[in-house]
Amino acid sequence: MRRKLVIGNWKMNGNRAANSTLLSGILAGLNDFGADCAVCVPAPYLAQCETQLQGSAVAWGAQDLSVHASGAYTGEVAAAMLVDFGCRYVLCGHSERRAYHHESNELVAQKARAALAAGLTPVVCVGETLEQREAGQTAAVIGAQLQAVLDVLENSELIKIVVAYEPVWAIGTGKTATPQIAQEAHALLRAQLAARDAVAAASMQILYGGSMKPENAKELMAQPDIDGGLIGGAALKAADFLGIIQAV
Ligand SMILES: O=C[C@H](O)COP(=O)(O)O
Repeated sequence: MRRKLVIGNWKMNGNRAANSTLLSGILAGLNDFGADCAVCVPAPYLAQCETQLQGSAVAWGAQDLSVHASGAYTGEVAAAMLVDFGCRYVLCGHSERRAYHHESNELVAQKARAALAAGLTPVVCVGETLEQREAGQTAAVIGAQLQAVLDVLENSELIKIVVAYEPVWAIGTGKTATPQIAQEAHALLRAQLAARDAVAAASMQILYGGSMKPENAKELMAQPDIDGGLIGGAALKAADFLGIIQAV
């Protein structure tokens, strides 16, 4: 049976004081709910996570990384630097990176590669826009996004990635995908992973993201191919984040 994973993506939110309160709240309320949990925070706060979360059940990670190992790439953060601060996870190809920073499927694939090479777990994000869904392109869009990453992975690396399905129309909109819609997309993604390696696909985590909150988490996570959540807004309040983990 696959273990559930709940990752909070803080996006560009937080400050030292608020983060400290949030992390303490999560640590105080965390019980053995049967799920793994992590927070992906803005890069300047990775040191704070390392200090506050070290030795706890909460892992931490970043929201993006460079494809380069080091050098003259002003403003970029290398995978090795994330490892230096104890990161386990890094988001690759979040829809906000794809939309606002024009990250292509190929670039996202290179980022996943760079993460794996450094020993990080890339959380590869895929998802269609509302226009694409309405045009009947969901399967083709998320299939191409995932395939670009699969194309650059060695067979043995498949098992080392996490996939997150985040329909763009559900992100930060309060409009959650119905459990059926989400399950349908997750099943497609798992079938695509299985076409590469059925054994690996059966044990890989596919997370759902898009307005997940304590009230809808249980039903979403009860779907056979939904193995957890990538949480935005609801990850900024300890009670909500814990409520989602508890729903597992
Ligand atoms: O990475 C998280 C997703 O973008 C979901 O964000 P949201 O929970 O605020 O809709």
